[in-house]
Amino acid sequence: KMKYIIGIGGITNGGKTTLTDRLVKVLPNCCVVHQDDFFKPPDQIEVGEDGYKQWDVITSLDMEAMVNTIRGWTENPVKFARSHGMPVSASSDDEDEEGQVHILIVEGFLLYNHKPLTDFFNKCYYITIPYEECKQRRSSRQYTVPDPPGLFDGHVWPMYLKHRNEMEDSCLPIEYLSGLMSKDDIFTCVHEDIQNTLLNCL
Ligand SMILES: Nc1ncnc2c1ncn2[C@@H]1O[C@H](COP(=O)(O)OP(=O)(O)O)[C@@H](O)[C@H]1O
Ligand SMILES: NC(=O)c1ccc[n+]([C@@H]2O[C@H](COP(=O)(O)O)[C@@H](O)[C@H]2O)c1
Repeated sequence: KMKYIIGIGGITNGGKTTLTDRLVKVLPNCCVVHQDDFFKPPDQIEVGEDGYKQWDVITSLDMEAMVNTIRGWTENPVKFARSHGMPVSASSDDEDEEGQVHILIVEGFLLYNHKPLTDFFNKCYYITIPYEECKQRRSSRQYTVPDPPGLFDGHVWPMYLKHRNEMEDSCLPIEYLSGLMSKDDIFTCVHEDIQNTLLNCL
């Protein structure tokens, strides 16, 4: 059984979820893990000297739980899909099935700054958009905890730059995508890339 784990990382509001939702619909036996589901509750988020809750740091996430969830998928993708209400093809019911591809997409804004997580990835994508576009898109987004005024310039953007620099220093093989391309173009580009890679592996 072949297993393939794809990271869809990138800047906040770059279009990670939009791309992931489309890929999940067309890729065979494909499950997804969203990093957003692993944010700690608001009362456990540290408050910085600037007075802002420090959401955009790795310690605001339960990374151990996220890693365990992904490990659960690697141990039994079919069981994982069933328990998460995701469709699996009929033939994959046979646990000994050979030549069957199982895909996991991991989507999130801080995927490539945590070694235990990066070790899982067979392929790393990273979506970026410029400052102005990011600030614009973020201003119309509603999170479970709404952004207080000034959070973007005071915390979100500086943390993005810091993590991006750390990621670049780590020398992971990352495929950069411009989030300024149309939703269709981003999807087509990544879908074709994944299909080519899978064909070469089979
Ligand atoms: N390629 C794109 N071009 C223009 N707007 C986009 C594009 N992709 C996503 N968006 C919009 O940007 C916002 C954030 O998209 P989303 O996929 O939720 O980003 P992320 O998961 O990276 O935070 C949404 O309003 C979405 O419709
Ligand atoms: N999901 C939540 O509980 C929550 C709460 C506060 C902020 N956020 C924001 O979510 C962002 C990451 O998610 P996106 O990549 O989808 O924008 C971070 O920049 C963080 O500031 C999320």
